[in-house]
Amino acid sequence: MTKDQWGALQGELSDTIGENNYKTWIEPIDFHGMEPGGVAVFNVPTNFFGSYVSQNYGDILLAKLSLFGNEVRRLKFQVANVDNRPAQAPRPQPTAASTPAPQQADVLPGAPLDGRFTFDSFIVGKPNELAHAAARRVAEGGVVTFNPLFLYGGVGLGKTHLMHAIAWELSRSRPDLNVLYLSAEQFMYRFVQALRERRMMDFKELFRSVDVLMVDDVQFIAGKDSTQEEFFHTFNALVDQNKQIIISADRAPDEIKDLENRIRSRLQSGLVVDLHPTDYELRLGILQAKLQTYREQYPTLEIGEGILEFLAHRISTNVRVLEGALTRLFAFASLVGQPITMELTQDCLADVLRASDRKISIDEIQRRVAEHYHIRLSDLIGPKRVRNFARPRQVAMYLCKQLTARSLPEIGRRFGGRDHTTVMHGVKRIEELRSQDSQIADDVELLRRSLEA
Ligand SMILES: Nc1ncnc2c1ncn2[C@@H]1O[C@H](COP(=O)(O)OP(=O)(O)OP(=O)(O)O)[C@@H](O)[C@H]1O
Repeated sequence: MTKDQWGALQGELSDTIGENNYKTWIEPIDFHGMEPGGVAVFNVPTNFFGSYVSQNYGDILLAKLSLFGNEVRRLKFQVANVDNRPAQAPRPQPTAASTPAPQQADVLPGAPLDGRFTFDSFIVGKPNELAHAAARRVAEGGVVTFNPLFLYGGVGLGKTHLMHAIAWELSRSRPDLNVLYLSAEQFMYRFVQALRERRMMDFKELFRSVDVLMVDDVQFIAGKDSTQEEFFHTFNALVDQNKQIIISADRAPDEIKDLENRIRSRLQSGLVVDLHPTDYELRLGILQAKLQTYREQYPTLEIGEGILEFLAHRISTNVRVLEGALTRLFAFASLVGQPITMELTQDCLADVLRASDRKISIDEIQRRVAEHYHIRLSDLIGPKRVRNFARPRQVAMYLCKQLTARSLPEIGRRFGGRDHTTVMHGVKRIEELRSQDSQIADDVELLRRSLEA
């Protein structure tokens, strides 16, 4: 590609991404030239600027550049000489004061990284300490000791946060590494696009040239055969080269349905760590950290004693909901110009608090199921395998899986220390029976309704 071609392309980019984005992000960058291996080099005002353009517009740029043939395979952003910089480089959004400016000069286009999701802002507690320690280890970028790192846990428990934190940390400390973060959905999208455009070689080369690959929400590729196939090959090629892979999912590898066995076993072959549901201390820690940032944003706003503790007690669904509640509370209090009292909190967050009230616990499910089948709770949980106890036990396990965010191992623990495979078997059995046995189907439905009421 030549400078003239780049000039011609700029007008088109403005149409594609909108004039404002174009003026802010594309106009200030300068095509520097080509490097061997199909690398198009651009001068950018700052490292962060390059990273932002790469993460947000890299795909579009590559697609447009491919109009000039297969010559451009990768993008490289380098900080221009001071003389070349525009007088005022725009600040990328979103950023946080503590966001480390990534130093990477050679970045592969992936999904945008959230500037707030760093290790600094990640609060560590019992439920996530192992996942955090593993993420930290990987972020050191040293010798690959476990591959892949598989992080899993329920909604909003910090999987994406940890992955972004690894990416930020690596881009700061190991700018020589090519780090690629994307969701499994984006992986599929790119794969399909490459197929359509007959650019599979480029696709393969791109993915095989990364040093660290992070794929978020891998459960998405379950049931999508050709994407799984390609993912498997990418995975193997990188592992063979001893390149680090980090995967996240909303459940453990053996709980992801419609995943090929060879992929499942590959995913299990490294370190599998579970982000447990939050406990009170972790929730309080997260709220206290958030409060610090709100104090800066709303310096005059007062918050009453015990409010954070109240929220940490009452909102135990997930961290996203917890953060959202605090955000709403501060916004509301500042709008009405009142201090945050208990009364205002209950008023402002009535819906969130009500929703949390309805949270169903394993204890409650066990109690209701035992009542329903007229058996003792100790028999429901205990070791006896007679049918009269085993079937209700399976129903209870099934309901725990459906109605709570608990993982299979945890459910197993709460049923007299049973193994998670026993729980999985029980859940499957009830799933099957529901379509064959109307009595079971009715029981399950009745119990579900009464628990959710
Ligand atoms: N330990 C933590 N410390 C600080 N913030 C946290 C922590 N855990 C989660 N969060 C925050 O909670 C929100 C949700 O986290 P995140 O998006 O990482 O969840 P997730 O596990 O990827 O969920 P999903 O399955 O919905 O994608 C984010 O704003 C994140 O910063």
